[in-house]
Amino acid sequence: MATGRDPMTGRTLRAQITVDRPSFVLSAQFDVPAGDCLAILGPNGAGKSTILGALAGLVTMTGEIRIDDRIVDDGATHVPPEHRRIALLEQKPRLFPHLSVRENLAFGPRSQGRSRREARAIADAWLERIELPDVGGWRPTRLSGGQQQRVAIARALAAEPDVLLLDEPFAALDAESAPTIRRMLADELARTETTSVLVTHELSDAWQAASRCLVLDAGTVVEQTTPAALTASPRHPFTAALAGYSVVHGTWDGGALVVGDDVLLGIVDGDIAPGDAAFGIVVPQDVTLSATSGAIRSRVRALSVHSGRVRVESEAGLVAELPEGTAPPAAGERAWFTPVGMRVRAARAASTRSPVLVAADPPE
Ligand SMILES: Nc1ncnc2c1ncn2[C@@H]1O[C@H](COP(=O)(O)OP(=O)(O)OP(=O)(O)O)[C@@H](O)[C@H]1O
Repeated sequence: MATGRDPMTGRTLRAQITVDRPSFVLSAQFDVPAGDCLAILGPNGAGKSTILGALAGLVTMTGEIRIDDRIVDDGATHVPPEHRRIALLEQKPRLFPHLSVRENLAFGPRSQGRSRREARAIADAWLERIELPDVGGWRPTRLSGGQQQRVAIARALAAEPDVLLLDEPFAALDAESAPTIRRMLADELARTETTSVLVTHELSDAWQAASRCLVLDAGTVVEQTTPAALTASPRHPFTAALAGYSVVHGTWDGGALVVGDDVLLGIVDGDIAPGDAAFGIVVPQDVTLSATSGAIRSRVRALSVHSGRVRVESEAGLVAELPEGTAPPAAGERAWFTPVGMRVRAARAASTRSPVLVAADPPE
C-alpha cells in the first residue's frame, strides 16, 4: 500500500501576500515549485508565522494565493481553511487525544472518502514508515513527544495535502530525537513529492529539507535564494549570523568599516558608497585575539565551545576562535579583536535581491 501521492502529482504554490496591521506590514511574493520545500527564516516577529497563517486562511490578507491554477485567495475568493487542501503542522503535535494512533493516521484518508479498510491500510503503512509499527492501538498520550511529532508528520502527509505548512516542527523536540525527525521529515517530503513551506530558525533545516530559502525581516523579504548561496554569501546580517559568521555593524567610510571609534579593514562585497550603513562578516577562525593590540577593543560577552575549540564573542559582534591550547580571556574582560579578510556589505544591499523566487540568484 502506497503511503504518498503518485509521482508527478505535486502542486505548484504561487503566493503574493500583503498583511496590513496597525503596527505591522508584511509583503512577500514567492513561488514554490511542485514537490519543493521553501524554508522561511527570519528574526522573531519578522512575520514568518503570519505568512503561514495567510496561506492557511487564518490571517486576513490581500494579494493572491494559487495552487496550480486553483485560486485559494485573491480578495474576491477566500477558500475557507478546511477546503484549501493546505495542512498546517506546528511545534506541538496536536494529535486527536480521543482517537488511537492508527485512527489519527486514518483520519485524513477517511475524510477524503477512502473506505475504512483502505484508510487502515494507509495508516498501518505509515506506522511502518515512521518505525512505530506496534503503537497503532495506543492513545497518543502514551507516546513520547518525539514519537507524537513523528505521528503528526505522518498524519499530515497521509491526508495528501496539496501544500504542507510546517511552523518550527522541531522546536519542541529534545536534542536526541530532533535529528531523527528532521531526517524523517526531509525524506518523506521528498518521497511523497509534497510541496511544503517550512518555518525554522536553523539554516541546517534549510540545507536538509529545502531547495530554496526566503529570509524575512520586519515583514520584508530580504533574501530569496538557495541554502548554498545563503551560506556562502549572506546578504543580510541575520542570515550571516545564522550561517555562523561573526557580524559587525558600522559605517563605510570609503576605505574601512567604522565601528564606534575603531576602524576595521575589509574587502568590499557589492555596491557600497561612503557614508552607507554597512556590516562586515568574517568566519571566527579568521579573527585573532590579543590582550595588547589589534583592530577593535571590546568587552568579552560570552565564551562557547565548537568542535573542541573555544570561541570568544565580543560585545562589538566579532567572534574569535582560539587556536588549540590558548587560554581565553574571562567574560567581561576587554580584549583586542582583529578580523582578517572581512567582507563588507552595504546594509541596504540586503533588500536588493530579486523578490521573485524563481529568479533567485545562483550561488556565488
Ligand atoms: N494575531 C495577531 N494580531 C496582531 N498582531 C499579530 C498577531 N500575530 C502576530 N502579530 C504581530 O505580527 C508580527 C509578526 O508576527 P509573527 O508571529 O508572524 O512573526 P514570526 O516571524 O513568526 O516570529 P517568531 O519567530 O517569534 O515566531 C509581530 O509584530 C507580531 O507581534
